Formats: sequence, structure tokens, C-alpha cells
Amino acid sequence: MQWKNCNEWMPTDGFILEDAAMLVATSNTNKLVMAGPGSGKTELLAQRASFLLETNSCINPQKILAISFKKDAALNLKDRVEKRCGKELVSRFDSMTFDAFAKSLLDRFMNGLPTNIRPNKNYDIGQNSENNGGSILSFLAISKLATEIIRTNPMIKKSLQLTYSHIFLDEFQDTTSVQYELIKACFLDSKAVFTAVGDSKQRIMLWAGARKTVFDDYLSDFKATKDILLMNHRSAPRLVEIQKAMYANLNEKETDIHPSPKWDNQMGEAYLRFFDDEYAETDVLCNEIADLIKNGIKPSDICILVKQTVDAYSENIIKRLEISGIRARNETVYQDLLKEEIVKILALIFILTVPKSNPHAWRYINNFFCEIESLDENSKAEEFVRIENELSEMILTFSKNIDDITDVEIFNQNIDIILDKLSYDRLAAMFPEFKNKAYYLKIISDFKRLLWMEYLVSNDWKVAVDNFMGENSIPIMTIHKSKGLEYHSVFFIGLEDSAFWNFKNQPDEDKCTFFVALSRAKERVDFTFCSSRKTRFTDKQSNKKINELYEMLAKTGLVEEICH
Ligand SMILES: Nc1ncnc2c1ncn2[C@@H]1O[C@H](COP(=O)(O)OP(=O)(O)OP(=O)(O)O)[C@@H](O)[C@H]1O
Repeated sequence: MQWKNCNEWMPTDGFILEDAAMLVATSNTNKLVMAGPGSGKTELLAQRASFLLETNSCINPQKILAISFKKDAALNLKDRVEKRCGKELVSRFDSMTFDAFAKSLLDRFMNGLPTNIRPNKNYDIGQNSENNGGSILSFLAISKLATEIIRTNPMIKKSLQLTYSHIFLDEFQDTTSVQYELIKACFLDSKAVFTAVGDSKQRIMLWAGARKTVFDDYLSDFKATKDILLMNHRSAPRLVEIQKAMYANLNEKETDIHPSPKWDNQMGEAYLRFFDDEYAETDVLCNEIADLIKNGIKPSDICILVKQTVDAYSENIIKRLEISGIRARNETVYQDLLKEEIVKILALIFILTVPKSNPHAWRYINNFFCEIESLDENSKAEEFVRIENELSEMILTFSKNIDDITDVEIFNQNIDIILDKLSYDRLAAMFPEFKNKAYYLKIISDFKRLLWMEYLVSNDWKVAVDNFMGENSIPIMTIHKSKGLEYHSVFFIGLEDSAFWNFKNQPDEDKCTFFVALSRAKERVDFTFCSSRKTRFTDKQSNKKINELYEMLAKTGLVEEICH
């Protein structure tokens, strides 16, 4: 392998990093990157991985450990790194969730625990880890046991530290105390270089136990230095201005944030719409959405957000859009399903049966099959060839049969054939949560049910899979589910007291939640208020308690208020 020279290394794929980002990407000290939405924090981690691997600054055979919160974020980061620096180098980039990291430690080194707390070897994953003889463990318990293993077994700790020379922590603001203690137990006194990225204004997981002081603790425990990124790559200039008003409201000083120069200064639209009732709201929103689609915006690039209870806010809109031939769906169930690797693989196998080459899908499935057969950089070339041949044959047979899959029985049988080939045991070994067989079976049955439903509507497998993947529909979700995502236009329904019912007690967390909604939009954001809307609490809506948010929007002078 020909290593690149550190001084000559440049970001790949046409990305340009602002100076501060370039310094972080190439640094050899512990860093905390505090940066707002759309500042490219995830991309920065991908570029830093390329730098470390391509220049051998992460010295072969040492590895990078990247820890994310969500499975899809971990996969997405790995995928980006592979695109930037290829298959060989990415094999030294371990990207996983906190839960998967803790579980891998526990599973490998369980014998390092004293017998009185050692769980049953074939434990299941569940919520309740009390009083069951160690046969069901929650991820919280798994993290605690993993921490205990590292604390009491210096050799295991040493081997972990020899394996990983660089650690990445994404969405650092969401780290819980238990997770932070695990990281400290593993690496605090090691030579590993840390890069943590996060945004205090997107701290909306306090209810899930995020550690409030995590930034300060990390700065002092790991003697890290703080860097700030000032470019917002996502949102149009007028929307960046509105986000800045929010920064001020949250007592953040980063007022030098600026949009990417790719935008014209006048770009970015924001509306605050007032309605008497939901019917008027539904009419106007559907017309606005239809106009956007007429102007070439893809439905999947438009998002409808609500604070909570998606169905209560969106049922009418979904029906009304359907009349205009526009698909919209409650994304919650799909989001949970689509982040499962096995669902993605099954869907991609369907995509490959369509006679149009799709190198990305092919590469993805091929990698997956190599992984499930435990092939790695030390495996022989003929092993890789064998897997490729088997895969080609499977896809070919599947393609030949695809026109006959017109009956739900045959459809289910075909899926089961693929799953048998992969084998449940190997899947459960690869994806810890599948050790809970009921969970695995639910995922598979949801996949079958929803994809079959799409086929019944379209009678075309390509269209059915695209629809299942959400290519042709407007996603509707809660703000919490929208973290990390971005859309051309965002419609936030119900900027009302009843949605922010706990605002008085948790103003900062609610303001951060509002900020996450606002900052998902690239070009346009609409907020709505209805005087009358049926919700869990009341039929009459008010906005007095969250008036602060209204005042903040008004003060920018950039939000057009419309009374319909
Ligand atoms: N250096 C760059 N040059 C051009 N575009 C970039 C750059 N970095 C990121 N982007 C683009 O900007 C958008 C936001 O990037 P990314 O998702 O990495 O931001 P983030 O900081 O993780 O955002 P958030 O915290 O809101 O989830 C993406 O569309 C990404 O492709």
C-alpha cells in the first residue's frame, strides 16, 4: 500500500473543508468539535477517517473505532468512508453503535466477570434485566457489565487499546453517563486520539438519560481542545439567519455562522400560517405541497414534522394528499424497519432482479455476504470469488422467478429461501438484537407484510420496492425521529401550546427540539397554528405559553405570517 503524504492529503470527492475542519481532520490531539446543524460534522468524521487511513497516521494494523447512536448512522458513516478510501482501508474502520460496542465486549470477554454477576451465555436482549438469572439483559446492564470487565481485567483493556489508536464519537451531546463511563474505562489513560462531534443546541435526549455535563467532563478528562465550525452547508441564507436568532435565544455565542457560498443571499423561505381549523390547514398545506411537487421537488425531499403523535396530526393530510395522487406516510414504522440491515439487504436483492445494473446495490450486498461469512482482509481471494458466484446465481434464479411472484404464499416462500441461505444463527451472531428471536421474526413479518402491500398497489416489484423504501412518498415523523436528516422543505404542523405541553418545566429542551425541526430544512420551512384542533388535551389551541418562539420568529423579520 502506497501511503499518502500527510502534508499533501486533500479531502476526496470534491468536498472542501473550512480551515477549522481541515485542522480537526488532520490533527493528532483530542478534539471536541462543537458545531451547529448542517455544519458537516458527520462528513468531517468520514474525511478524518480517510486522512488517518490513507496517510497511515492510524498505523497499520491499528484501527479506528467510530461510535454512533443509531444503527443507520453507523452504517452510513462506514459507507461514506468506504466510498472515500476503498474496501481495503475501510476494513480498519469499525463503525458501530454504543450498544453494539458494549455487547461485543461482553460477548467476547464474559468469562472475565466474577461468576456472581456473569450472565447466562445465551442471554436475550430485553428491557428488564432484574430477577431472571441473567438470561435477559437490557443494553444498560450490558454497558455496565462491559465496563466492569474492562475495569477488572487489565489485559483485556490493554488489548483493546492496542487495537484502536483513534476513537470517533458522533452526536456526542446524546451520550449517557453509563456510556461515557464505558469509554473512560476503555481508553482514558491510553494513547488513543479522540474526535468527538456534537451540538449542544440539538440536545433533545435528556429524557433518555443524556449526560448534561458531558462536553465539560470530556474536555477536562481527556484534555481535549474545543473547535467550532462556522459554515452551514445545509440551509439557505435566510434560513441560516433564522437559526442564528435561535442560537441567541439559547444563549449560544456562535453568531458568525454563515451559509455555504453556493447559495444566492435571497434564498430561503419561512412561513407562519394561522388557521381557524384543521380542514383549512389541510387544504392549504396540500395545495402548497402539490405546487412544490409540480415544480420538481421530489416527495421524499419534503417532510411533515409534528412534535408527537404523528397519526393525530396527519391523518387528514394523508387522505387529502392521496386524492391529489401524492403519497405521504407515517414514517415511524418504516424508519425502524429500514434501519435494519437485513431489511435493506432483502429490498436490495429485489432491486437487483430488475434488469438494470445497480453497482451500488451489488457492492452493498456483496460486502454483506462477505461479512456474514466472516471474510476479512486475511481471507483467500478464492473465498471472495466463491461468494460472488453464489450471489450471482442466487440473484439470477430470483430474477427468473420474479414474474411468478404474484401470490403472497410464493412471495413469503421466496423471502424464506433467502433467509435460510443467510441462516438465522449467522444473522443473530452479526446483529445482537436478533438473538431475541421474537424481535427478529417481527422485523421479517413486518417487512413481508409492508412490501406485499406495496406490490398489491403497484403490481410491479421495482415500483413496490421503491415505494416501500419511501422513494415516492412524503415522510411524516416526530422531530425526534428527524435528527440527522435533511429535506428541501419542512412543514411543521401544530406550533401550539398543547404540543409543547411541558414547555414551562423544560424550556431549553423544548427550544432545542424546535431548533432541530427548523434546521432540517434546506430551502423552506412552514409552521402552522390552528385555533381549533382536536388533540389529546383540548380542542381549542393557544400559543401563549410558547409565545417566546413566536416572538423569536417575528423578530427575525424573515418569517412571513399569513392568516388564512
Ligand atoms: N465540506 C462540505 N462541503 C460541501 N457539503 C458538505 C460538506 N460537509 C457536509 N456537507 C453537506 O452538508 C449537509 C450536512 O452535513 P452533515 O449531515 O454531515 O451535517 P451535520 O453537522 O452532521 O448535521 P446535523 O447536526 O444537523 O445532523 C449534507 O448534505 C452534507 O453532504
